[in-house]
This record gives sequence, structure tokens and C-alpha cells, in this order.
Amino acid sequence: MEYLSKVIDETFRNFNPAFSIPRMALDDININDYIIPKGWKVLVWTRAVHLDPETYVNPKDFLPSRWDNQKLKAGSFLPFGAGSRICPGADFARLTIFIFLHYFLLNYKLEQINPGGPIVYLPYQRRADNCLANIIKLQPSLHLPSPSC
Ligand code: HEM
Repeated sequence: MEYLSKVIDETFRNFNPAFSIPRMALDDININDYIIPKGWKVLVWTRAVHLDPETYVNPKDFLPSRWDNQKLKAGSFLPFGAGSRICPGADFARLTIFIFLHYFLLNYKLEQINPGGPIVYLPYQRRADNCLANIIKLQPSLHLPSPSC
């Protein structure tokens, strides 16, 4: 269970569903000597944040174990945004994904159709065939109640 949580965070880091977070400057603002004039709109490019090698060693590698002792600076992990507009559904979304994956992985086996196939990098890193796979239902396990319960 602890490991699954790391798999989910690593998936969000690599394949963030929200590719950017929009904001508007309410005043003229200076960020690293760039002036953003009042009223201008800005996109926080989460992919660049999540693949920053200064925060994440070998950022393109899918490594759930990187979350074992990961100490994050504020703003370096933004799958649900940040600040006062942070996604209010974050905990619900994470819990739903967690429960789904838990039962899915216990009860189904995935067989990749093109293992080792080519990888594409835009708009995010993924197998060119989107990891096409056969999904095989396993024998009923002790983890689910039988229909007679
Ligand atoms: C994997 C699932 C989800 C992802 C990746 C996601 C991501 C995000 C992101 C990046 C934002 C913008 C935050 C910001 O501007 O700082 C956002 C806003 C929002 N999300 Fe989600 N979200 C998810 C699921 C959900 C769910 C399940 C709900 C509701 C049950 C939800 C409701 C909202 C709402 C209402 C906002 C607007 C908040 C505001 O502007 O004040 N989201 N979400």
C-alpha cells in the first residue's frame, strides 16, 4: 500500500494530467528580473517543474522509490496546482485512484502487446502505442467477497 502511493505520485510526476496551471498577475511583478505586467496571464508549465533534474535525479526515469526520502521544495510537485486555488478534489482523486489500482492489480494481469516498443516524448513521455496491453482477469481471489456474501 505504501509503495502504491509512491507509484501514484511518480505517475503524476511523469504524466501529469494538468500540463499547465494558469494564473494572472494582479500587479506588476518581478520574478528573477523578468517583469510580468499587471493583467498578463502566465502558465506554470508543470512538465518542466516535474522534470527538473535539480529536484528529481534522472527525471525521465519512472522510479517510485525516489519518493522514499524525497524532500521537496515548495512548488516542485504540482499535480493538483498550488496556493489558494489548489484542486479541492485532490484527496478524493488520489483515494479513488488508489482503491481502483489496488483491486485492479489484485484481480487482473496486464500483458503488454509491444514490450520494448518506441517511446515518444511529447506532449509527455509515453510508449508510442500508449502501452497497448491485453487485460486478463485472474481467478477470483480472497480479496473480493464472493457473490453469495
Ligand atoms: C487526477 C485527478 C485530478 C487532477 C490531476 C486535478 C488537477 C487540478 C488542477 C491542476 C487544478 C488547478 C489548481 C490551481 O490552479 O492551482 C484543479 C482545480 C480544480 N479541481 Fe481538480 N484535479 C483532479 C480531480 C478533481 C476532482 C475529482 C474534483 C472534484 C470532485 C476536482 C475539482 C476541482 C475544482 C473545483 C478546481 C478549481 C479550484 C479553484 O479554482 O479554486 N478536481 N484540479
